[in-house]
Amino acid sequence: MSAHNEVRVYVRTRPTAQFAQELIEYLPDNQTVNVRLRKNSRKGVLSNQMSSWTFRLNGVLHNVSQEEVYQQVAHSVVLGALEGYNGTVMCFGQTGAGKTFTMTGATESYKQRGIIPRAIQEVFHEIDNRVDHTFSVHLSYLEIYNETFVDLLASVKGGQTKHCGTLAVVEEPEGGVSVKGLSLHPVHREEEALNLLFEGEMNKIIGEHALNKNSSRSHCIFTIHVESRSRTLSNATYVTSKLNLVDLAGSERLSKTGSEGQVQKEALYINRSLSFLEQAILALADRRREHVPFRQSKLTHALKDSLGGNCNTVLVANIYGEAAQIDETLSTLRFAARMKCVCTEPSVNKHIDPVLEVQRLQKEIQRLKQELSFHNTLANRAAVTYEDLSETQEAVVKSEVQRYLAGTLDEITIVSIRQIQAVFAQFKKAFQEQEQQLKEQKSQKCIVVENTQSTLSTSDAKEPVEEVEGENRLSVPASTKRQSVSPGRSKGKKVKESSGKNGQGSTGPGEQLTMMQRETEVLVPPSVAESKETAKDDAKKRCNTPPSKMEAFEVYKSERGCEINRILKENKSVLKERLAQLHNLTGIINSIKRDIDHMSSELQLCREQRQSQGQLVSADGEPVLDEAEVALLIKLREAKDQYRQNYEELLSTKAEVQYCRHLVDQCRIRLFTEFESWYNESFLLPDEILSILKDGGPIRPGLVPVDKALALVSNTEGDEQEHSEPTKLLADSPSATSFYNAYNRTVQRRAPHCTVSRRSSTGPDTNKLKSLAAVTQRGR
Ligand SMILES: Nc1ncnc2c1ncn2[C@@H]1O[C@H](COP(=O)(O)OP(=O)(O)OP(=O)(O)O)[C@@H](O)[C@H]1O
Repeated sequence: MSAHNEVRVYVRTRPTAQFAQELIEYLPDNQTVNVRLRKNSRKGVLSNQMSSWTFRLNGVLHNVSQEEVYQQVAHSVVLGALEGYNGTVMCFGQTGAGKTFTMTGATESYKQRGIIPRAIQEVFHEIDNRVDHTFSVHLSYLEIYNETFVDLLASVKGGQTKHCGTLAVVEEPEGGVSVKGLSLHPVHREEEALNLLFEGEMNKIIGEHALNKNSSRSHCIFTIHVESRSRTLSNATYVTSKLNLVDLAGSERLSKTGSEGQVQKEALYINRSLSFLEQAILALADRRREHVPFRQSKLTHALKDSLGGNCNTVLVANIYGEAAQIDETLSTLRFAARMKCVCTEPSVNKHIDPVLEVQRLQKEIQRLKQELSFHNTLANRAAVTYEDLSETQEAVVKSEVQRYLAGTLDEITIVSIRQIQAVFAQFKKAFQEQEQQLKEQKSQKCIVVENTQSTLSTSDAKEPVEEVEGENRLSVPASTKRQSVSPGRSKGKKVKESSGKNGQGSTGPGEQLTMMQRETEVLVPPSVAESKETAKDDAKKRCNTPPSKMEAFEVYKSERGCEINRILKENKSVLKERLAQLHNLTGIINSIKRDIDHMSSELQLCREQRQSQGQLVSADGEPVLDEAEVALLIKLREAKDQYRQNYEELLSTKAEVQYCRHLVDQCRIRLFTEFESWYNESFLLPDEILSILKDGGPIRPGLVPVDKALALVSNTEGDEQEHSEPTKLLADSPSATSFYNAYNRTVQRRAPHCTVSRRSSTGPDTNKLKSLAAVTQRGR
């Protein structure tokens, strides 16, 4: 099928003994029709002048069998539908001209069956022949009667309806149209489909008039919906198509049909909708027209994608070739000629099955990952992984970002895209937390300023402390926050102050904090001898199926990591103590502040009373205060002193809390990192790799990530191979060394368990490569 198609148009004549040969002439090319008409004959004026018209169509079907009509008109469209092209075959013409005969044929005679039953037969015949595809076929049968949609198969059980409610045309996202609420019936055999066709025929509305005893009073669209998938190709694409077989109602001259009542009303609807169809065809045929009035009638709207879409469209113009019908014949041929100018753009309706597409993409990702690993290995970046970060790695990234923001880390080393993403995520989180904190501080400051203005005199006003975020966190206004010193620098002084204040002597929290810091700094990696001993013990634990990380972590905390775990616990308990202290101080400060507020308002009251009673002034011009007022002023000053002292202590405690948090975080990261390495060493790394991590070597057992350790072994083996049997391995192409090395390493990294068994093999290197390839295949 070409990409740009003109609508194919055929003319078919209803057989008659009075065929008007003098008016209608079919040329021998079987494509040209000449029509001659005496001028003014319509007005009853006699004239010898003739008007003539020539119509060139795709074919003339005069005195031809139903089979020939099918072959010429519909055969290629039906085959196209099985390939995924939409197709439309439509019969147009005056009433009684043989449209229904062409489309459905005589339902009682097999030989006289029309296009629809023949199309059904061909569809199932082709399906049986095309064994490399699976097909599913559904049928629908729509009638448009007096501008109303009717489902001719609504009474048949087993239909599927996507939407309930009244039938209506809906525009599909891809540009096509469908009728919402129309039932679709799955069919598996020709017979099933014919049953439905005949059932629909029974439901059609038929009327009688002078020109046709069984005149269709409606437009009918019989649609075969086909879906096809390849059995041989396992790709996710499949094709669908719609084959619309349309039997239009015939145009009628009421004077000729003599219709009355209901039949007359129907004729008016029919003529109106056919005139809209003509308008749509006129617009479609005129390439300069941008707008085509499809929505003017139900018929044009329902046929939108059949007339001007991606469809193979064929029109059969049925004419009744008697002289009395020459006007209708002429107008039918004019319509046909216009229709021939309409172009469609047939294209296959390809779709992608989402489930299969996801599977295909997953395979593609896997393949790309393998390729990436090759390249990384070639570029000496074997340690880079593309898996999701583990919890420990996430924790490390978090700590790095925090240290970077605090200024204690100069750079964050970039390792992989995932790590970059994790770093950005942490920055975002930190930013959002800061923003939230600032907002809260701002709102609190506003409240505090209001309170302060009403209770304290401006000169003595001190920014108060408000409790936020539960009991363990304090928020101080931005101006005072700046005064807090970084934990590292302030710890000595603050520890002293805090121990003195709490009267805890030499074993006070200040000293505890110093001890704790010392212990953290002492956390150096264990000696090589120690590691060797513990590695031996740990090796005993190695078994075929490693325990879950949760279980292993519990064991680790009680054995190998008990020391760091103990320090972590101590740090946590000191942190808890400091938080409690902070909470206590906040309570005290807030209570003093309430007292200050209360005394300030009392003072204000005294002043107002004094002024209302007449102000007493001393010789120096100073106002004279009464006793109660003086006592209040003294108390207020004491309270403010107390406030300041506690506030300073609070700042110092807050700094300690921050420092304790920092230590707890450090211990926790250390514990996780040590555990991760211990786990790898104890359960994942094979014995031969552990033996490479020898005493005195640069690599300490227990802190080597599993992928690095495996790469290390493969390097060693690679060296051996290169020195012992280089020509054997790469006799054909010595320049492929890097490639094979990279390949080996990649396979080893992708399938570490298989690598272990491969290494114990003593077979020749070529066999090793083969077994590696097999491993890769299985991995896929
Ligand atoms: N090619 C033909 N060979 C034999 N009989 C025909 C042919 N064309 C039409 N007829 C007969 O003419 C009569 C009218 O045909 P048909 O009902 O198909 O017309 P129609 O165009 O569908 O009319 P309407 O628009 O009123 O429904 C029928 O009895 C039909 O059998």
